[in-house]
Amino acid sequence: MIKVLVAGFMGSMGQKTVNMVNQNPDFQLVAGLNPGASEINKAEYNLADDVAVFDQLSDVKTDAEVWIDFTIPSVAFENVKFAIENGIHPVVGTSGMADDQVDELTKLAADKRVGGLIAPNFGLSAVLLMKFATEAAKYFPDAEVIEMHHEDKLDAPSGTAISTAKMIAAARDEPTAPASQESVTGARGGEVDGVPVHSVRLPGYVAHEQVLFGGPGEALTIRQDSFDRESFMSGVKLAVPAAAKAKTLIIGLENIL
Ligand SMILES: NC(=O)C1=CN([C@@H]2O[C@H](COP(=O)(O)OP(=O)(O)OC[C@H]3O[C@@H](n4cnc5c(N)ncnc54)[C@H](OP(=O)(O)O)[C@@H]3O)[C@@H](O)[C@H]2O)C=CC1
Ligand SMILES: O=C(O)C1=N[C@H](C(=O)O)C[C@H](O)C1
Repeated sequence: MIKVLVAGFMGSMGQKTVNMVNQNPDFQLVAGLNPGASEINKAEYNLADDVAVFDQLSDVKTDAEVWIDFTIPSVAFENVKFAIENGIHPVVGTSGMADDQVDELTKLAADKRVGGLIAPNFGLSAVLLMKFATEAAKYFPDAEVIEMHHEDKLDAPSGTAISTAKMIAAARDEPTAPASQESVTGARGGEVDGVPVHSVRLPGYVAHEQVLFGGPGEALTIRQDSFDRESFMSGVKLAVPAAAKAKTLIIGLENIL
């Protein structure tokens, strides 16, 4: 039985995670962290009476072994640092952490021998999209990423789009330099390692990504769609036992599949 804390348990992903943990006989939900947690009726958030809830990081006292984090970009680093320093193995879905923060956490995890997993995307379709895009980039160096998300998403571009662009950049030869100039700022999107990335935020969308490759007289488009946040839960379920025994910080779900 692996004891689990869910940070951000009152949010969309947090609630999916609470339900996944409750339904899994190998996991036990022992704690939750979210601003306002002490004011809630626990049953409304699918928590048993004995689950400890905390409003802020400095209040957390727990015997949890795994810390699942689906919070907001500005707090994820401090949360994960706290978890590792307290011997709790992190499973991190929260996007928006900077590269130097991930590097610092990787070093801390190795020093403390408290490993875990950070995954830009826990959905199988997105993991496969990144794999296929990396392969295609060897043959089609000219590529652009378009990601589409719900209107409440705080960060842009998405963590998945950043990872996809980095993987494409690492796998490809020199791309063709595009000739176009922007007459409207932002028209060509942002750039991650030289790969243009475009972020769409619209009601009705959940989480979607397309990679467009162009070559002489032909094009290849790879697309994935998460229509429901349930699509991330099989990845989180796999990550919990993997994180619990990890001695280093693993980046990317593909490295435990
Ligand atoms: N890796 C993956 O596969 C996926 C990653 N994500 C990422 O997960 C994150 C959460 O997404 P989502 O659930 O949709 O967002 P939500 O806004 O629905 O949930 C975020 C939750 O975190 C809470 N929160 C804010 N500050 C803190 C804090 N200091 N400590 C603990 N909890 C806090 C929020 O509370 P309040 O509302 O009171 O601020 C809210 O309940 C995002 O970064 C998103 O990009 C999402 C889907 C899949
Ligand atoms: O905010 C979301 O919803 C998602 N965030 C992650 C990201 O930034 O890539 C994963 C997925 O796209 C859903």
